[in-house]
Amino acid sequence: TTTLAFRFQGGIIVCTDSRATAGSWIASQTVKKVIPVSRLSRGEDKASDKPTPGLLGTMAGGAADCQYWLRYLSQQCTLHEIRHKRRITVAAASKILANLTYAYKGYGLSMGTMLAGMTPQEGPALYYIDSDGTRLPGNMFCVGSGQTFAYGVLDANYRYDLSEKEALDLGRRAILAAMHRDAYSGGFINCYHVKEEGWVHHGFDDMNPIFWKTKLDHGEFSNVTS
Ligand SMILES: CC1=C(C(=O)N[C@H](C)C(=O)N[C@@H](Cc2c[nH]c3ccccc23)C(=O)N[C@@H](CC2CCCCC2)C(=O)[C@H](C)CO)Cc2ccccc21
Repeated sequence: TTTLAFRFQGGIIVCTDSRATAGSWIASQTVKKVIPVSRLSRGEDKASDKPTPGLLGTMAGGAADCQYWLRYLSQQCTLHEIRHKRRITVAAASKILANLTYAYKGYGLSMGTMLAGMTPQEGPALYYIDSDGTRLPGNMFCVGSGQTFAYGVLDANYRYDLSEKEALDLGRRAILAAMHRDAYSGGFINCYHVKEEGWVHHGFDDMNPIFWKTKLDHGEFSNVTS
């Protein structure tokens, strides 16, 4: 798995791959590793340009652990919104999950997640939470078996003042680098943009056409002979 998220002038970009593995077996190439945390997602979240209010969570590590505990978090966020009549902050949502993983520390959970959202109280907020009980606010995280490949691309090209298009292209290019080199990452590039009004899904695109287009248009991956 490769998941990444970074803050920039236009909000937060969240990108992941879509592969699930079982040892060296590829269990799936079409997994959704980004899920809306508040407001349990109802039906298909087709790529659209209308923002959906709420937070996004990313998943890396044990599939069952991630899917179960992020669904639990979503239910807790919905309860919070019912009790307090306002959307939960990213700080509070990430604290619910971090307190949970800390309580289970040593039990063998394996999760590396990020929570991304924009609230009036915080502006664009990004947190990393994992099964050790670590909870970190930050501007950029890459999580999963392909994280080091993604960091290489982001660290070399990131600027806070990227335009929305540049930021989306950078997120996709970082995931592409990881999918190319990490055997445990692959499938489709899943890309979201989180802004004031909520998150916008920017596509679930097959990496192959993007790889060859990048090679032809930008002359990259020149070590690969077609
Ligand atoms: C290991 C395993 C199975 C298994 O656990 N598979 C599920 C899909 C799973 O959790 N896979 C993880 C990798 C993994 C397996 N066991 C683990 C124990 C601890 C930590 C990780 C793992 C995965 O794809 N993880 C994805 C993210 C997932 C994908 C599915 C949606 C939720 C997020 C990744 O992190 C990358 C593919 C790198 O592992 C099933 C199976 C059958 C026969 C023999 C072995 C197995």
